[in-house]
Amino acid sequence: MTIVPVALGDRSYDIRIEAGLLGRADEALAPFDKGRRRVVVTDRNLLPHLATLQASLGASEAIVLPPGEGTKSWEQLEALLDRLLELGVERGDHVIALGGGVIGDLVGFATSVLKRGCGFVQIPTTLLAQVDSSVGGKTAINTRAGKNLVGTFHQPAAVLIDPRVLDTLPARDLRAGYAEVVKYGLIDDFAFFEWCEANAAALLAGDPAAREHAIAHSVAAKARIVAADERETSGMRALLNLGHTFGHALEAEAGFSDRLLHGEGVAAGMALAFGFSAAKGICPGQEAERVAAHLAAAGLPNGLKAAGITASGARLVEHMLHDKKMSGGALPFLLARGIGQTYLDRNVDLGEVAAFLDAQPR
Ligand SMILES: NC(=O)c1ccc[n+]([C@@H]2O[C@H](COP(=O)([O-])OP(=O)(O)OC[C@H]3O[C@@H](n4cnc5c(N)ncnc54)[C@H](O)[C@@H]3O)[C@@H](O)[C@H]2O)c1
Ligand SMILES: O=C(O)C(=O)C[C@@H](O)[C@H](O)[C@H](O)COP(=O)(O)O
Ligand SMILES: [Zn+2]
Repeated sequence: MTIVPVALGDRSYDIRIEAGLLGRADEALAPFDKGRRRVVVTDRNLLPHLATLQASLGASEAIVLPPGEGTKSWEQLEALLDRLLELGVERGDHVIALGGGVIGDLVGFATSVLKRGCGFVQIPTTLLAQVDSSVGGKTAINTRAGKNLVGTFHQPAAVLIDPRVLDTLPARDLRAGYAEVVKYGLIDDFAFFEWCEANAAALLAGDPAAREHAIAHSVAAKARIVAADERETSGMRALLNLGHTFGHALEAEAGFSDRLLHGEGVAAGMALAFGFSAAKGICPGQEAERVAAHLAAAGLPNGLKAAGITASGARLVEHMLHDKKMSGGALPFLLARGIGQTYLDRNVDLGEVAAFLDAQPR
């Protein structure tokens, strides 16, 4: 068993990683929820894992939502809040998010506003959620204007990670989650990027040791960054947005649908961020090519063409103007001086970004 603490003063919590933990959730939750009521929220693809969890918890109510990015919506938020109110959930109760980043982001948001804030626990079931979205307290839904534009910071009371649940995850979702794993190497950890190059194939083939190392290393990296800058005010947490300004624009262009999963958009976005850095002469060209080659080897899109996006640079930049990092009319960008050397550049000319995107193969 591995425990990674997230140090946030009175909002601190532990991330517990252990094969088979889902079936022992009752024992894992008992120390801090002190017998309060538990309501599980999940999606339709997770019914077998819901059964395992419920067997451990004893009789606990469950709310089952439709799967997919479309569930991060006003309609589903309203329906979930109404249901939690009907069930009489109290502030001290724990709503358990059993699922991927979609369920985690929606349940996190709903519990942050339900009765002005009630407890929630993350039990992430995708690689993406186990290495990224279940940690750090960002919650959100998508709106007509774009990705994650309405949300809150609301930390979970605990994160329980059972790597074995990934055995049932479709290969495409596993690969998409891998994009957020390799992101930690690209941000500030060259040695981890080298580990990824050597171990991605084993990880994606389901090797338990590679899987557990990737999860533990990733959440430790995220916990360190979140503890230093919980609300993305110093520029530190913004590093976790590497590839996301491009990626969210591609996701918007794909209509937040399974045409392009979040992790796939991030993979293409990271390749574009490195490609743009290289085009500006900030990053050596071979390093940008090395990043693109690794993403392709992992079965991920590494540019507009591979992501199936044909929109013009101007149109993609239009989407970017909704980015939450916008400040004083300018958009800071995550660029890289090399692999493991990402930084926030506040002087990027959006015309240059549009021209760079127009020059990319379609
Ligand atoms: N809050 C954050 O910090 C943060 C970080 C990264 C991503 N996100 C958000 O996370 C979302 C993407 O999350 P995701 O990639 O987990 O997608 P997801 O939640 O849509 O899950 C992907 C698919 O896998 C299915 N699934 C989940 N676990 C399964 C399992 N164990 N076995 C079989 N099927 C399973 C789901 O039903 C779904 O169809 C995006 O909305 C993104 O914006 C949030
Ligand atoms: O936790 C963070 O901070 C991140 O940026 C992690 C990202 O992987 C995640 O996709 C996040 O939701 C993006 O944040 P946003 O603020 O751009 O919505
Ligand atoms: Zn992300």
